[in-house]
Amino acid sequence: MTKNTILVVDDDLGIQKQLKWSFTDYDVVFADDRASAIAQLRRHEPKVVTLDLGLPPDPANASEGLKTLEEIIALAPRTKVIVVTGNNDKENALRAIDLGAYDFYQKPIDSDTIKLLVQRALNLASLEHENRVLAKARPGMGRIIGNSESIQLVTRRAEKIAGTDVSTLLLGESGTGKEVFARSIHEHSPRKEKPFVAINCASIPENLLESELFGYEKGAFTGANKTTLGKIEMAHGGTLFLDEIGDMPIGLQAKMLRFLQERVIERVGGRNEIPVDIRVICATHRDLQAMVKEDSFREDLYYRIGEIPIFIPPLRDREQDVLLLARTFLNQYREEFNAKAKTFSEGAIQAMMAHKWPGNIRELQNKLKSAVIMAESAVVHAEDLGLMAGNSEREQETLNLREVREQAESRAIRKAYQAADKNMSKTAELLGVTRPTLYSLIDKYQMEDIKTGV
Ligand SMILES: Nc1ncnc2c1ncn2[C@@H]1O[C@H](COP(=O)(O)OP(=O)(O)OP(=O)(O)O)[C@@H](O)[C@H]1O
Repeated sequence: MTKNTILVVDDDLGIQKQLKWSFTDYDVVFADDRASAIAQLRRHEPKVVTLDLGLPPDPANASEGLKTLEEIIALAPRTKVIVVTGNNDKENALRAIDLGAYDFYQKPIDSDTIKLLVQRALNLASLEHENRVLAKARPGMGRIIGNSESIQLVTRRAEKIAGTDVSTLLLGESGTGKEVFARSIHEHSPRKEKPFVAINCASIPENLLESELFGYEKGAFTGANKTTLGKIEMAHGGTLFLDEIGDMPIGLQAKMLRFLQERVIERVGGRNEIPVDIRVICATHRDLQAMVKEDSFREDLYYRIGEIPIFIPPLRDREQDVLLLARTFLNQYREEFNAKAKTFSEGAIQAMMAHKWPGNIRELQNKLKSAVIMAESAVVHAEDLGLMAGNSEREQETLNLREVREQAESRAIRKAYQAADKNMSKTAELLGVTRPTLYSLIDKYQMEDIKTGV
């Protein structure tokens, strides 16, 4: 495997040496002023740069460093730049974040901590890169952000059925992205130039749902002043997305089934059979099989709509997707609200990874939106997100070596646990420790989710 290249911009030879020894896992290239930094950037295109803000000709002042940062961001905006500032120079650190730096680090340099920061930045850079490559390869599915194995499997499944007309049933908890998937399937299908019409069966009163779906003729009922098309007809040629199909009243289920079998509709109060050509995608967070058993959902309709079911995984089962999505939403809301928030503290990242996200992506969006609007500085902390930073989680500024090590340990455990598919023996093996040691570490760091096997 080729090593990642990182660029260290620092005019202190001692520090260059120290970092060279710290970053043995990477190809390290150096620069000692603005011009050489830019030359190295062009030549090596590093994903991560560490940049000392105190550069010649005026090393006591951060201005040359900030200028260098601006040039790097203008030339290669995706580069993750970690700025290194003088002790207690928080003001310039925040200015740098404001200009687009990924993170900051205050001197004196501690090898373990900076290694962690670089590792995290590289990890994020490759997650983002992978996601861009995947999105490019699947134009219609591009709106689905996520690299995790579980979401990729589902995306491939969706992609395969997109070109066909089979009825698809999207299953998954609320906020997992069922509607996003439905739209992506439509956009990836031969029907993409035709309408995509969505209707939520749970949000329309029972007595109105029929005319919403099938339309009505003038005079069909009091108030029916003119003939009106229903959603089914509006979707002609395209795709109809029936969200919360489990909430469709049983009487209407019969009429829906008839339409799906015969592909003709009759408007309410109408006598003519009108042929309609649509593809139907349904979604629900309910357990339709259980509803079939207790007779609240028709079995024949269940089989008709669910020729191919797709289960969208909850966010907590999507590995590091939460970080990728969080970054995307942070950037999006920052622009939308012209806000200050630019990056996450270490504590915020740990807290997001540990949180179970019962409301899934929608919950993540809500938490981020309020954090971005409320944030007073460029760095979003766990508390801004309404999440508690746990005992093993600390905020950015801590340089305490013991805490840094503990944090690295807990992160490695989480990574190994995911890589080992939640198998404890394999996790222990990957980490090079015995099972009892692993259990005691899990206890020490209070990793409840791993303890209970969630
Ligand atoms: N993979 C994704 N990438 C980016 N944004 C996403 C993704 N999946 C979902 N979202 C966003 O998350 C929010 C919830 O998605 P969506 O409405 O599709 O979920 P849902 O499962 O249909 O929810 P519900 O069952 O509550 O209707 C939306 O704002 C959507 O834009």
